[in-house]
This record gives sequence, C-alpha cells and structure tokens, in this order.
Amino acid sequence: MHAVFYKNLIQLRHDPTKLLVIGLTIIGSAAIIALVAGTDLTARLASPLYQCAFAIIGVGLAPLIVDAFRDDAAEGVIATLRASGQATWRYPVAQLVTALLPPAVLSLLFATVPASLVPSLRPLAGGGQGVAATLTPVLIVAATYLYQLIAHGKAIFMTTDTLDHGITDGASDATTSTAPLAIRVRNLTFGYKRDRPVLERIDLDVPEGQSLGILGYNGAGKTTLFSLITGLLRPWHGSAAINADVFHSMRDVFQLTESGNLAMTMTIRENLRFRAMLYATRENPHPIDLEHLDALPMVRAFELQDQLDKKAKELSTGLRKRAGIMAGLLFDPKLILLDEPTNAVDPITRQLLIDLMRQLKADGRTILTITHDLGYCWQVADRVVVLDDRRIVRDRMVAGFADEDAFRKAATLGRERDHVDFGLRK
Ligand SMILES: Nc1ncnc2c1ncn2[C@@H]1O[C@H](COP(=O)(O)OP(=O)(O)OP(=O)(O)O)[C@@H](O)[C@H]1O
Repeated sequence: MHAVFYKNLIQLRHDPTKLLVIGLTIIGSAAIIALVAGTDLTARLASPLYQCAFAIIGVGLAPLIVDAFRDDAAEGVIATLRASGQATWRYPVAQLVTALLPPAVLSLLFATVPASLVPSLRPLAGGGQGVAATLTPVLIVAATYLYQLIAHGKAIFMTTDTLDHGITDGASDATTSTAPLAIRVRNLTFGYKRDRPVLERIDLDVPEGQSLGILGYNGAGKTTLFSLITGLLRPWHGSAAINADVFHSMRDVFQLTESGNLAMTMTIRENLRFRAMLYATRENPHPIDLEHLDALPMVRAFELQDQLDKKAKELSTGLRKRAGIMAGLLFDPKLILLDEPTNAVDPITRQLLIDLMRQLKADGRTILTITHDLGYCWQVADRVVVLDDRRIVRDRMVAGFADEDAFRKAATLGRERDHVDFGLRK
C-alpha cells in the first residue's frame, strides 16, 4: 500500500496545476473564514458563508482522485499492480486513504484553529452546524471516490482466477513438447459488447519455454486475448489460465501493455522505485539495485542511462517502449507477454530486442509476442498462431516452414494485395 502512497505523492509533486489548485483552495477557504471572522455579518449570512469555505475544500480536492483513477487505468499502473501480485483490494483502499486524509486534516484545522483565535467563530464551529461544515469536504471527496471506483472498478476488480494449479493436460497437437503447460486457454469466448464476440471458442495450449508469435490483422482480438490470459478481462465462456505450478506468482509474469505500464507523470527512476516497492517480498526486499540503476546491464543494454530522470510522458514513443520493456524485464519475469514490442522502435533497438528475446528463449522463458513484424517473429518464435474472424485459423511450428517466404505467406493468410486502386489522380 505504501507503494501507492509513494506514487500518488510523487505524481502530485510533479504536477504544478494540481498544486496550484490545492493552494487556491486553501487560500480561498481561509479568505472566506477570515471574512466571516473579521466582519460583523448577520448570522443568516455568516453561517452559509462559513459552510461555503468548507465546501470549497471538498470541491478543490475532489479532482485529484478523479485524475488518480483515470491515469492509473490508462497508464497500465493497475495492470502493473495486478502483475505484482498485490491483493486487488489494496489499491482502492490506498486511494481512499490518500483521498480522504487531506480534506479531513484541512477541515479539522480550519474548524479548530480560527475558532480558538476568534471568539465570534465559536458558535459557527461548534454544534451540529460546525460538525456538518467540517464533514462536508470529506463527504464530497468520498462521493467522488465512490463514483470513480464504480467507473474504474472494471479495470481494478475484473479478474479471472488467472493463476491456476493443476493444469496437467498435455500440450496441443501443434507442438510436440512434453514440457508442462504454461498457459491453457479452453473454449474461450469474449466480447466487449453483448452479442458481439471478439473471440470465439479459442483453444490454445502453450508449453513452458515456448516462444509463441500471435499474428492477425488489426482488430483480430490479439490484445484482448492477452488481457484475458493475465486476468484483466473475464471471459464470457471458457477459461484462460496461467499454470501456477510453473509460475508461482503474478510476479513471474510480465505483460507489456500499450502504455509500457509506466506512470506518465513520474520519471523512469521513480517508476522503477514504485515497481520495486510492489515487487519487494520479505525474502527479497530489494528486487533491484535502485542506488546504481545506471550501472544495471538491462538499463545499459537499452541505453536508457540518460533517460532515467525524465518523466515517462517526456520520452519519445520508441524510448518509452524501450523503458517499458526494460522496466518489466528488470524484475526477471518467467512468462513474458509482449504486445508489439518492435512497433515504433528504431532498427538498432529492434535487433537488440530480437537478440534479447532469443537469449531469454534459450534461458527457458516462455514468451508470447503479439506482432505485425514477421521478421521478428521468424527469428524469435518457435510457433505461430494467426487469429482471424474471432478464431485461431493457423497454428504452426516455425521450423515446419520451408523458408521465410512460405512463413510470410501463411502469416498473412495469403491475402497480400498487389494492385490496389487508391483513386489517386494519374
Ligand atoms: N475496450 C474496448 N471496448 C470496446 N471494444 C474494444 C475494446 N478494446 C478492443 N475492442 C474491440 O475488440 C476488437 C479486438 O481488439 P484488439 O485490440 O484485441 O485487437 P488486436 O488484434 O490487438 O488489434 P491491433 O493489431 O490493431 O492491435 C476490435 O474490434 C476492437 O475495436
């Protein structure tokens, strides 16, 4: 939970607009209380004005919680939290405490300090009216929190029992592997809208140590399949499970999401510190050497030493992708799920990624890569599946293709279009 507090504080520190709003809120409320204390207002005017000062605190602080939930969902922070194996309830609890502490402390201060200094405020600060005024900011922020929890609850709570013990079935026909299954997908159907399935009756066995390329046209459902495997989405029917006898906790699983799972307003160094807090265990309290990040081979391999103190949002798309992959792989995952890792990276980084994945494969890691980069797939994958029209329409071992051309033809389902009329004027 302290990791979420750390993250929230750092994000606040980096956001001058939010700090300005907090400052204006405090100044505005203090000015109103000073006005009530300093002028000889009638009780009919003084009382609503006094209440208004407290309402301003609530209204001023409520947007903080809105931003926190929205950004965490969009930036993959919630996905990272889930991947760290943290209990799902910890995140909303940490957010609630972070949200309620400032209004509670501020309203108590504003109710007690001025009243102890100015006797004319005591009737307003005491009794039922005073209690109502003091509680107003907390209630406004609590209501906002509840609304956000409902709005983003799907991202936070929507989970399958992704880690499953006792996945003992043999591997699928497309593989001859005798290794235990890493992932088992059975009869899986899912759609975002009722009656419109994106994936239908998918069966997929991935043995431990296999490198699987997942191909398919835009919108075929590849990313959706990943989210079902890692438990970010719940299937309508069937199941998608990671073998808990092979991967003992979600800490062994790394899913690279589109955002790189980086909190955008934090620097890469701060993102790594946040992640290290999440991944720390009693047995391994320091999963990475935070003091010497620049010297870590993974940081150096991706040439990110000079980027560590830049905010994630300040990095170019390719650098952010490099940072996201580096940040995930630093924690030594055994199951690696990459969504278009070579998209937007330069050719040198692409080759670096290919080399890294080949080394990880040789080391026995299980790698699933969604990609449109057939060259990457040819070099890194042992096996490819192609998704199309809600189903897996190809499932082949890469070694079974005569050459790269045959592989490319199969991967694109033979749908290359040579002569396309774009309607351009001759
Ligand atoms: N959050 C969402 N809400 C509603 N529909 C969605 C959502 N995410 C994806 N979809 C739809 O589900 C389908 C599959 O999307 P998905 O992102 O899994 O495809 P993909 O194969 O990864 O595509 P791409 O190659 O373009 O990344 C698409 O039709 C997409 O429009």
